Amino acid sequence: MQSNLNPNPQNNLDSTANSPQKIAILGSGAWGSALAGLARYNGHQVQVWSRSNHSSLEEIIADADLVLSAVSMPGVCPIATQIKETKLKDNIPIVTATKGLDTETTYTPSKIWSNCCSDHPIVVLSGPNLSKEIEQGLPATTVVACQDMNAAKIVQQLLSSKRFRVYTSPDPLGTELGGTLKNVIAIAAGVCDGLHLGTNAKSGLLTRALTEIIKIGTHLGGQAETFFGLSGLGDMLATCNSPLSRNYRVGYGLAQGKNLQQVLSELGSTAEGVNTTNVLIEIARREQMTVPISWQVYQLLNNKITPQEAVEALMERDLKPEFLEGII
Ligand SMILES: NC(=O)c1ccc[n+]([C@@H]2O[C@H](COP(=O)([O-])OP(=O)(O)OC[C@H]3O[C@@H](n4cnc5c(N)ncnc54)[C@H](O)[C@@H]3O)[C@@H](O)[C@H]2O)c1
Ligand SMILES: O=P(O)(O)OC[C@H](O)CO
Repeated sequence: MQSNLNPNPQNNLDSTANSPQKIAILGSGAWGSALAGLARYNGHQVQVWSRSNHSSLEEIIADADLVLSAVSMPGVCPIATQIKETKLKDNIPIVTATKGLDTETTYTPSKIWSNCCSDHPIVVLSGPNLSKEIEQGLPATTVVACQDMNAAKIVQQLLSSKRFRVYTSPDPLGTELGGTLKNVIAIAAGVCDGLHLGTNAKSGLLTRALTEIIKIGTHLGGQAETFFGLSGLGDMLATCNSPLSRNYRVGYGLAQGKNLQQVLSELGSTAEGVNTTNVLIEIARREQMTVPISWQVYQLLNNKITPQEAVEALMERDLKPEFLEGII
């Protein structure tokens, strides 16, 4: 499954490091548009597809050297299924940049893409990447992860620039789960700040949340060290500390006494953490895992408790050692 692109060109980070390629970006929302900007900055020929534009998906991907999907979770399964029936160039990498879980199957986006396009390497792109900062040209880092390291290196070379430093990883599942699960925690962090609980509380919340993410993420097959990297801790710090994060704003709004519908309609954009929380609790029930912070977020989103009651519930849990054997 070798791609024709060279994974090891000279390590030159100006925008001519790689010969221009044709890149098809699926999704013209905040993230698709920011990624299109990064690809154009590197001189690539970029075509963006969205369900509302006039070109067909087939036309846009037909001669692409790379397909990069940045649609929100509800779009992944229908689009991957459509692409399954479409002719792509042989062996080109498909990059998935969605951070969510499928409601029907509980699958991650990369699993859906792998099931539909098994002849292509599936590369996960995830990291601390608030799109508004990237649109402003501020420096950012990310991870591209694939079991086929050749494919990860190709994507690294295509997208790296002076403003976007791309690392490779051999752990696509861990990379993807870090970016997905932190959205649940970002809602909790927004609640914490919205209630003005202070820096001690926020530090405690994020540290315990990392343990919770590692517990679930490794149980589902991710590698522990991945969750300490950019796509895990790195993305959690970005998302849990920035009002640019939509998930953080959901929690902040709930803490101000707004209801979920009101918060989401004011947001007018995707907050994957809401759906991810519901799917995560389904997974936790199935796997018989305790996920205390995510459980409180679930109760809050489903209108079972108030933000204050969620805090009390977490503070009054049974006392125990910080680290239980076998978790980290
Ligand atoms: N915005 C960011 O800062 C950012 C950064 C990294 C990752 N992400 C992730 O990228 C994904 C997209 O986020 P966004 O910020 O671009 O959201 P957005 O709401 O701005 O855009 C969502 C895009 O998905 C498309 N879409 C949704 N459902 C679809 C369907 N059924 N069929 C076809 N297309 C569909 C929409 O048309 C739109 O183009 C999310 O999973 C998000 O977590 C976002
Ligand atoms: O706006 P959010 O909360 O979807 O966060 C965006 C990115 O995931 C940050 O890396």
